[in-house]
Amino acid sequence: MSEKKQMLLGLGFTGAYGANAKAWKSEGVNVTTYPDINADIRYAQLAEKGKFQFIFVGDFPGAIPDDNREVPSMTLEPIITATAILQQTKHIGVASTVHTQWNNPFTLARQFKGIDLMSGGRIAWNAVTGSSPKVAENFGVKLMDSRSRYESHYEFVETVQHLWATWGKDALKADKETGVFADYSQVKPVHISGKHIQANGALPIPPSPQGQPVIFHSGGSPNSIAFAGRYASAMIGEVWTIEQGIATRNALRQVAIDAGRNPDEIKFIAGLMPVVANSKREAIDRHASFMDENIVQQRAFHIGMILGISFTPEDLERPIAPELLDKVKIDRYSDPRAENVLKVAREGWTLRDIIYHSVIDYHPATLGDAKETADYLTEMFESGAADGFWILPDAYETDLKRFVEEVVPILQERGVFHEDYDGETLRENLGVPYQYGVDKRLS
Ligand SMILES: Cc1cc2nc3c(=O)[nH]c(=O)nc-3n(C[C@H](O)[C@H](O)[C@H](O)COP(=O)(O)O)c2cc1C
Repeated sequence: MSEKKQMLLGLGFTGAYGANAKAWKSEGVNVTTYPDINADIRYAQLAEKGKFQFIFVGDFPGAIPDDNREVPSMTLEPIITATAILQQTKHIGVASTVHTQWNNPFTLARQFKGIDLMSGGRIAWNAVTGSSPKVAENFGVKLMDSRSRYESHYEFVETVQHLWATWGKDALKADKETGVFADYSQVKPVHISGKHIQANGALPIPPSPQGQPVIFHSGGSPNSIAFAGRYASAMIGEVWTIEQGIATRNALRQVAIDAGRNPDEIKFIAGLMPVVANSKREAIDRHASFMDENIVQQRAFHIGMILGISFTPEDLERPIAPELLDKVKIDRYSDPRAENVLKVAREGWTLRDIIYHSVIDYHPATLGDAKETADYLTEMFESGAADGFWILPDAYETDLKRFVEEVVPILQERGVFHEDYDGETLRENLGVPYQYGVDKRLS
């Protein structure tokens, strides 16, 4: 194990064929794999080959795209996906999203604890409230206001953690000689009577090798940071600059300190959409093949808004005049992507190519050879802007392979990413402590 601090890597499972909604049309992708769990297993095994610590399975259940050229996002179902993957892998962990607003703590606690045992301690629960009114409708409920959402979220998560520890650490005896199967005096039912959550009962499942599942959270709002810094071991986020990453990570760490935790117990995971090719031009052209003309138009308009420039259709095919760029003012109220838009524009690309750089997207993108992506990750990590990254390849079949085969070895060579898994459990591989039950420091 290296003494040097090393980054974590996770694979974002946010689409059936890749992070890009157009991945299904891409060359090298077998279009018949929707919705085939064996394809997910294959991608997970590839990420494991690349020594990724985890897979993040996002979820907006039931959301249907507006555009009939797009595949519904997300996997079959996060718990089913995790179970199938963990049965067919040995080291990688899976962080699956389940919302607290319309699910039941007992069912969730039971499912995740069961998977944790089954996998030898490799599951995490990505605990989010659920913030989409459309998703709420699928469950026949109305979205709560933000304050109630988080109030009930805290109660839900604490109830789950209590349930995870109702079966005492040494309760299981299974002793044929004494005839004692279990010491039921060590099984302590929970009695929770919260404002939103009530629970009376016990979950008779012993600890897994990591004690209990890891808690993740995905988000970036002040509410998200306040929750994750207190309860989570990792926060899946989105940041566009080193400064934004440092500020988010520090805020998260400060919440952890205020709660009496060691700040190293919470890992900030930033997103990246890497496009690895033999050259920058090739990467730009590849990424462009995933972008319809209507997206190009929308993004041209968006870039115009950010820079305060109004573009004509002809402007798409020429660079933005340097005198116009010199007049652009960026301040703390600007879109966080503004700095990168300006940086790429100053390199002299046409407006179309600026758009193909994905300067306006869900996450930053790196386009070029493997070193370009490795440099970005190394710089972000070494500046303290993230503890790790969740990687969003356009198409899993092709782009993930290049990342694993070309970027990972560079990071390992530099000593900023591990050569192999250090531990057996997800907690060990994330570098967060064993936990069983609620964290005593938080009560
Ligand atoms: C990077 C990132 C990933 C997210 N993933 C999910 C997800 O998979 N499912 C979901 O329902 N919400 C997801 N969210 C939404 C957040 O959990 C959160 O609800 C949202 O950012 C709104 O903030 P609020 O809850 O404070 O209103 C994600 C947010 C971010 C920034």
